[in-house]
Amino acid sequence: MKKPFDLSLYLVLDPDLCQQHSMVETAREAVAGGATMVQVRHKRASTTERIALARSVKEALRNTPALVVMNDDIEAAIEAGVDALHIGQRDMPAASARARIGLNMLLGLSVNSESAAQAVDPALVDYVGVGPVFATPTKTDHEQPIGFAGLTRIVAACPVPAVAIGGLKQQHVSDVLATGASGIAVVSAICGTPDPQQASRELWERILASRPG
Ligand SMILES: Cc1ncc(COP(=O)(O)OP(=O)(O)O)c(N)n1
Ligand SMILES: Cc1nc(C(=O)O)sc1CCOP(=O)(O)O
Ligand SMILES: [Mg+2]
Repeated sequence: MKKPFDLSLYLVLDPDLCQQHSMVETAREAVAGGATMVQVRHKRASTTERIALARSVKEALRNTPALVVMNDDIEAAIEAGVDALHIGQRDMPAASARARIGLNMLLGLSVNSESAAQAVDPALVDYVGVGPVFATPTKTDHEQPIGFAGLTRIVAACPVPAVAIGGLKQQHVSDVLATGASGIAVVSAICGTPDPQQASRELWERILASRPG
């Protein structure tokens, strides 16, 4: 069975930023502060290394509701038994990914335009990552930034829930949620900060304060 998922505060791990606090420690602290999803994203690692890392993150988050996502690497996702796989438009077709991961793993897809959003098949894809909202040094090969106006249009065109990503910090939380996005995905707003739990908690508090009711 696919797990229910909550995109509210989606942490994407970065090995370069997580040097003082390791990726596993950052994941643990961020979830203690409110993070709901944690993506293992390590571009330079081998599949074997990604499997080991994902297993360690899973173990660290075992008694929490947070879900573990593997970026790009379908073999590692399957072998580590993570909750979700995240792919980009150029990684592989969503239909191929779904055929490999089966029906019990969630599938996330990156989207940067209204046409890509309209092309999302909700029978294959569970959520989209929409961005970059702003230019960011964390991903040097990112697409053209979309801003909040672009985010609003793309989210409206998506048939599945969306999480915004790219250059997002605490002060952007209310604007992000006002676009209709279900959550905010961050790397450097948590990874590499002196206190990842505190950084996560401050984001989480802004999410709660931005929600109606
Ligand atoms: C939540 C989320 N959204 C977007 C991305 C970017 O994925 P992709 O376009 O495949 O780029 P890389 O991350 O693989 O460099 C993401 N990873 N997570
Ligand atoms: C992993 C990733 N994907 C992006 C996209 O636009 O698809 S932007 C990005 C990096 C986001 O890092 P930060 O929160 O430090 O800006
Ligand atoms: Mg990718």
